[in-house]
Amino acid sequence: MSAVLYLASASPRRRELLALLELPFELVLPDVEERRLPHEAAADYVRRLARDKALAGAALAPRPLPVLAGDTIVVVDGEVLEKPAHEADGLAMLRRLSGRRHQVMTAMALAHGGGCDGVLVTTEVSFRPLTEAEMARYWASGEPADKAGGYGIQGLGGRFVARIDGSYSAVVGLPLVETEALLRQAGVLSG
Ligand SMILES: Cc1cn([C@H]2C[C@H](O)[C@@H](COP(=O)(O)OP(=O)(O)OP(=O)(O)O)O2)c(=O)[nH]c1=O
Repeated sequence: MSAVLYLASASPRRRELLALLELPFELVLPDVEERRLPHEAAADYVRRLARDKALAGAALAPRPLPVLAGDTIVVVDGEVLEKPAHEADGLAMLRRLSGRRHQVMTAMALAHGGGCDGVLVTTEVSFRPLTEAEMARYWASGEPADKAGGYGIQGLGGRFVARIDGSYSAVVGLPLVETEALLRQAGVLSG
């Protein structure tokens, strides 16, 4: 079946989650700089990045189809944690999250018909306390390196999650319920 949508994402998780909505899509891979502006609120930042990715994807798309993109950040005490830059950064993030509650914000944006619609989903996640040895072993697994907040709930990091209040798929990178609604509103999905 020919594609009805582009996904502007290099994330294998977003690809797998979008496939669950059972509509044919193709990938575009825009290069968008991810840098928070001074005093930019976390929610504004994650929304802006999703929108920038969708619009940059639309500029690259070979056909005039809607373009979906997303961005995920972790927020603890109002501080934004993105992907860890190196081991010390990753371990510092895990220490911040240990035994605490944090928010995972995932914004999705859909560029279509010359405009861009979006949705922001915030999920509360609580970690049990982690030992230094556990954090070091977890970093060594390689899993944290490409993930916001330095963990993956869908992998070994799931062992740290004592409680989640909200959307599991949003934490992994693409909120299924809200993305389906966004696609339906835009007429990309029907029935
Ligand atoms: C918190 C958390 C994040 N993540 C991932 C989702 C995202 O892929 C990543 C956050 O980085 P993003 O910058 O949102 O996305 P990305 O660079 O991986 O992909 P793209 O911009 O091309 O779409 O962290 C998990 O896989 N599991 C988790 O539990």
